[in-house]
Amino acid sequence: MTLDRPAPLVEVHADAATLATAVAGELLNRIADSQAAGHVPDVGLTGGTIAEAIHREVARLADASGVDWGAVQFYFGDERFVPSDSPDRNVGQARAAFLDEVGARRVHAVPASDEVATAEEAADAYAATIRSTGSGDFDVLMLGVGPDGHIASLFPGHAGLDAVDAIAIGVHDSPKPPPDRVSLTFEALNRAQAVWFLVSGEGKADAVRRGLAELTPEDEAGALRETPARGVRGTAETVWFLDSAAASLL
Ligand SMILES: O=C(O)[C@H](O)[C@@H](O)[C@H](O)[C@H](O)COP(=O)(O)O
Repeated sequence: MTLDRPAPLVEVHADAATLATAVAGELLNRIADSQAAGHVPDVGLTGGTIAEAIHREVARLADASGVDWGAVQFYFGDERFVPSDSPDRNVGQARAAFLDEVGARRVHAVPASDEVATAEEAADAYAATIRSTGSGDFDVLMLGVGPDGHIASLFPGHAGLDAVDAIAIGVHDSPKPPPDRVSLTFEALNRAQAVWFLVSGEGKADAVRRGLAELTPEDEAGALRETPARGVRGTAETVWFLDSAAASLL
């Protein structure tokens, strides 16, 4: 499903701090350029450690960016199905790191476990939000990558990898706590125009190696079950933003 798309590009930075600054700057430029062309860009955010560092850099660089924070929409590639005030919520972390500070007004959160009864209900409601508020073709979709090659909440060997005809799904027994989550599906993730993988640290080097290994039609199905990051490419662009430690096996 992604072999006919532009091949992934790789951009390596010395360390996590310079990686975060570079991605934050590129994101602000993309948003500003999209707005200058008269669009309201849709941006997909991710949870995770390097994403947090990037978010804080966005806040630091925002004033000089010229971005109109009322004319950009934010979504999440996945979310933890926990109470809305839980520190585990990706939206809460993103709000604290930059969304509230810059005054982002169009933030589309996945319903929390104190708002709907099940992760499946949250997934259905979130899918309806995506359909009603945006194109679903994210201008930029950022994805952290786990040491096992997971992206969003699509984990190796899990049933969610096989979801079809769905924008978002409920995920249970996640190997990364908390266990209950909501995730966009491969179908939804692959509608993005630009997919940016954000990867930092030695512990991710093997996942990066596997994620960037040559995709052949024969192994596409099997390979992405083992390393879900292999299953996502942007329609126009895919970039692996790495620090040197994460790139050390390339
Ligand atoms: O909700 C989540 O947990 C994230 O969306 C998840 O996909 C994360 O991006 C990766 O696990 C990388 O996380 P780290 O950068 O903290 O390793």
